[in-house]
Amino acid sequence: MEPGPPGSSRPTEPGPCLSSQQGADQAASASLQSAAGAQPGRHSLAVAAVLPAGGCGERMGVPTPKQFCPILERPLISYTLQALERVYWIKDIVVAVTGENMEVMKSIIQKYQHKRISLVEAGVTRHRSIFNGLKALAEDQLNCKLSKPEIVIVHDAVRPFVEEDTLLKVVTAAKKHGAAGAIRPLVSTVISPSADGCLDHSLERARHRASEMPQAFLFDVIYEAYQQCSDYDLEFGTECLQLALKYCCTKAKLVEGSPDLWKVTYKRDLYAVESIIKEKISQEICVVTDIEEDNKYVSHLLEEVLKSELNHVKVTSEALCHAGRDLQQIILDQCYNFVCVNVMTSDFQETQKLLSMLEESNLSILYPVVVVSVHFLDFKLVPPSQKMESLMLIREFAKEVKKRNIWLCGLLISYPQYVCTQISFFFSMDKRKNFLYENEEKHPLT
Ligand SMILES: Nc1ccn([C@@H]2O[C@H](COP(=O)(O)OP(=O)(O)OP(=O)(O)O)[C@@H](O)[C@H]2O)c(=O)n1
Ligand SMILES: O=P(O)(O)OC[C@@H](O)[C@@H](O)[C@@H](O)CO
Repeated sequence: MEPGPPGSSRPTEPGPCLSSQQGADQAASASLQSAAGAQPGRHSLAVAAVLPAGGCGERMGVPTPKQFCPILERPLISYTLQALERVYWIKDIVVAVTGENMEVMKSIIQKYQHKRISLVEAGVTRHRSIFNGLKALAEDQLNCKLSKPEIVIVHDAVRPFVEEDTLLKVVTAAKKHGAAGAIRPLVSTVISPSADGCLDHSLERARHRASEMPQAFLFDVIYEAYQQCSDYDLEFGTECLQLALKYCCTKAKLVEGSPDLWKVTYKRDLYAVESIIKEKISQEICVVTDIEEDNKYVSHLLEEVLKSELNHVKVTSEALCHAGRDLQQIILDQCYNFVCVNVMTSDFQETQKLLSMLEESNLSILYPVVVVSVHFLDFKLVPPSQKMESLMLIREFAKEVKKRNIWLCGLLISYPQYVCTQISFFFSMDKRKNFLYENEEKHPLT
């Protein structure tokens, strides 16, 4: 299976472009073409992005600059790059990082297979970092493989949840107005303190908005603004839209953004990002069985139980013996959670077959993949302790696949005929936890 490059175009969800998504991409392309005023057959807008990523994250209060802080063992900036890479009509992505972080950034690009990325040296302020990115695009530098775009997107590297439709809106608005930026309603009221530290006045919250990212500009407008920019503004400014207004008399069009556009600034924001990502990759479970298609009773039963227990989670089931297009497509569709039900075999061959498919797909490069290997045992035939020992092999096996971001655990369901069910659940990752609990009901699987 062709590994899905991390940046394949698919807004909001990770992974390669799907046939249904291609339709949306074509719609986006049509929108860009109309925004460009392009005649049929002519190319659409040339769009590039500049990502300032040269800060030290002082407010985060940790030694690692926040753009490199891990979320599910992957640096925050990689999620932002993935979000932009999914948008196929962004031709180049220029990232401004400090010299000391250049090698770290290069290793992230290599490990997560990011494409279309160019690196420039960051400046001592955010505006200077953005300016350095613009210079790289302006063909000011020798041997630079970048070309000057018509439209440039500016997006903070610490805003991972940017979606294609928001990018399309700001780019389309920038083509028409010269500049555009995402905004969000204010959560707190803005007040102005007096010199003695008391309230001077408060602003009417409903009449004001928070300026967020992404922003987009006609390249010539924002590049001219930065070239004219005073040292004071370069040093202390925080608003690119203001530079376009002040130095190029260009009034930016304001575009309502989605709630997830917020900037990661404080430590609590990292926990919020992790929760959102976990929620995104937990939307689907695939039950894979080692039995023939015609008696998939077990998997359908498990599928129904999971559907009833887990609201809003899509549950599918496939027979591993037919490890053809259907299962391949489920993997390509970015399912990250698999329950491998071993009814006919008591060893790991079938689970290993699934794991091989997952490793070939490169699915786990971007997000952890969870595989639960389920095994059944009639303990009248084989005492659980003997079976448990053989299953403990899974621990070594799991340590191996964990290196490739696949989290494997095992579930042994041992049962006599029609009496009771013991479910021994063991973790096979780096620590073994073995607990048994009795369930007096007749196990539905017997
Ligand atoms: N000299 C700088 C400062 C900031 N940034 C980038 O601008 C974005 C938004 O800035 P901010 O949230 O202020 O980041 P930091 O400056 O790192 O945060 P702090 O102010 O808490 O130090 C971040 O992606 C940051 O890496 C940059 O490229 N160059
Ligand atoms: O870097 P700071 O945290 O000071 O501010 C950055 C933000 O101001 C900026 O990302 C948006 O407000 C849009 O300009």
